[in-house]
Amino acid sequence: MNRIDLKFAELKAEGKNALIPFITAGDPTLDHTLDIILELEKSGADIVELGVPYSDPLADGPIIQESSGRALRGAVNVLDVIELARKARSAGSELPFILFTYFNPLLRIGLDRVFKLMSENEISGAIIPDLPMEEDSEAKQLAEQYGIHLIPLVAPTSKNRVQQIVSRASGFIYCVSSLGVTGVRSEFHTGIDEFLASVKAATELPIAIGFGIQSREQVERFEKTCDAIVVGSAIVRRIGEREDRLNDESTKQEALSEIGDFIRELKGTSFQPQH
Ligand SMILES: O=P(O)(O)OC[C@@H](O)[C@@H](O)c1c[nH]c2ccccc12
Repeated sequence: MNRIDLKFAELKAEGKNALIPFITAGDPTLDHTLDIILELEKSGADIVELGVPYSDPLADGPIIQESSGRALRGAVNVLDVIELARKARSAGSELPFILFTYFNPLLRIGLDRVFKLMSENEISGAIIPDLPMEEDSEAKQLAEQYGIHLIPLVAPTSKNRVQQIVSRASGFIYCVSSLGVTGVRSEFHTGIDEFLASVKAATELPIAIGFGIQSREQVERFEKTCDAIVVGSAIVRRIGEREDRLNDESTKQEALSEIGDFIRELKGTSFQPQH
């Protein structure tokens, strides 16, 4: 059982869904990301996807591409993000972390070395969007060896591959809500509910949905059929909009609190009556 399994078991017992923010590590700097991680946790995030910035984020829309550009000013790499997870743990974070990275940066370091480092620094999962099931046997074997969940993505177009993908998965299944790249949307793939029902029927694992989710209303739309909701671009946009205020000590905390407010809004806890 790693932190992801424990978190889902805990939430299931409470009849709650997981909110999984995605943020780009190093946007605007690694120190800021540490502060943002702690603010996300304080505000109700259940699991956090830490994105390794990449020069060619082919699955990402403009918001995350710009975020990667900001982070790459500081030349942030996979090892920095693994170190960041360790720092967050040392700062008292209990969050399960998922390393979100394209495949090349892992190959450059060496798969065995990077999975070992992830395990040693208590990263519980990895999402590698450009590593299809047909090519993931070495990564899968290493992930299992080091107790890391290699979380697969399934899309409405995955149709007849869903059974194969979920039968070898662990952790949870990441269902993308629509085709194309990441980024806020007002509508989702037609037939998304049937797709989610088909994935749910094919696995005992929790299922998460992501792509385009930006409001409490959209979270509520999926809470009944999914165990977890992933929100990336809507959070990343808010971070980018607050870069100057995050960089100024006199306004940093206020900017962080506003990001926390958005998490509470997504969780539907922002209107808790004042005790
Ligand atoms: O940004 P969105 O539309 O909220 O979607 C989540 C997404 O950011 C995150 O899970 C992610 C970032 N980059 C990706 C590439 C492929 C799949 C998923 C992702």
